[in-house]
Amino acid sequence: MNIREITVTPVAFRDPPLLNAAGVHEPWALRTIVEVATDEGLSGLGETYGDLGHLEKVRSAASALIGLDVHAQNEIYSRVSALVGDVVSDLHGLTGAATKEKSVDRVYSPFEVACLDIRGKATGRPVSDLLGGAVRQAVPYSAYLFYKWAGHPGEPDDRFGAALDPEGIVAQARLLIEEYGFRSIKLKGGVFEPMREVEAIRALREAFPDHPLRLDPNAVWSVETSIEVARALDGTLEYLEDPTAGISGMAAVANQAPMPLATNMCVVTFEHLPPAIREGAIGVLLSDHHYWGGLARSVQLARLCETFGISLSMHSNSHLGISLAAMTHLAAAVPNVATACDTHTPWQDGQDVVAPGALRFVDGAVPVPTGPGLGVELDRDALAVMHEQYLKCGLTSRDDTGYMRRFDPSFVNSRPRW
Ligand SMILES: O=C([O-])C(=O)C[C@H](O)[C@@H](O)C(=O)[O-]
Repeated sequence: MNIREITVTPVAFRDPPLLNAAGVHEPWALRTIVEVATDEGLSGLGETYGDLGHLEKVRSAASALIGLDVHAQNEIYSRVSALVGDVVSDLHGLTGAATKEKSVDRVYSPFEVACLDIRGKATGRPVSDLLGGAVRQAVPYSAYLFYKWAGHPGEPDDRFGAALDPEGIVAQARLLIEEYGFRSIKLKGGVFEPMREVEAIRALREAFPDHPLRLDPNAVWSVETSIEVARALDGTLEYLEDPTAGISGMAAVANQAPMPLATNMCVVTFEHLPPAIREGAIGVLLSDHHYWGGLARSVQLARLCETFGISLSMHSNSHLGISLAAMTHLAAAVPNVATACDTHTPWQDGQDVVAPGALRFVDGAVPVPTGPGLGVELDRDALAVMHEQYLKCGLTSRDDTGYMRRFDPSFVNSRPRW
């Protein structure tokens, strides 16, 4: 079954004023939707980042894949690699911090997901079956809390309002837990002075005594500050995520911290595993198929993590339903995803390119779709609206961050901030 046509559509959707170490989300989050059509009339969906540099690479890779068999994943990977190279480089776009990425893995991923969607449709099996079979019927996600401004000046506020202190953070958690049933909580930190964020975690612990808690400052703390925070939160956190930058920095913190450290920033390609394991830098790896080279490679990653005693969970960025479906199939098929995964879905506020109904949250978990492929269908009207938003949102080559947001580049050059 050969690839006849690939359509690559950039989209923009509203992103609320969530704060992170790099600045603030809003007004738009950008994504790229990939549709692969075959000569036998089946088509499949993939989703990836929307920053301009990436979009151009995805477009050029798409044209090089026409005519290939959807089962020929090795050949598809080689073609992408020949085009975009195997470079591991710094990526500043998502958090402002220097996260590494491997270009071929990042570009290959949406094509691999779309081909798996097609192969699932062709065989009448869900993608989780193609990855080894679901070991769970539903995938738990965590309530992803953000410090947040009130709505954009001149626009109506969303139902969450502002969250700039422990009370606001607890109120936000209550709303998310009431609506989605989440049983774990993650707070995006790195925004305020670290002890102020410790206070927010303590307030969450008091309000939700049974929910595992995580804190993620996106590597803006020094080693010393990280150890101080880790000690202050002894007994309170399930894990501390990316407190400081780099494998050696993380190892220095891990050596003193009473809880495991997690990362989606310093171990982001297979080449990073040996030094991280040698130095004992991490206890939890937050995988992400968007930059680990797709779903099958993420299953390989899970095996390696199991071998070396590293737990697995999953990272997310602002994403839509195609990615949520892919993440859910992957987490369903990986036995050692031990804790609830991250998702930005609640912050989409219902905006999506997939038809409603296929994915829902029940008690904080998404039931794994059981139909053929990913189990989601494109809503073409919604896709057209979001593409129009992309064309009008004013993106220029200077805004190559994947978010249309107030972004302070000086943060990038002034790490650690505390
Ligand atoms: O470190 C992380 O969890 C992320 O990179 C997730 C997002 O980019 C998060 O920082 C955000 O949405 O602002």
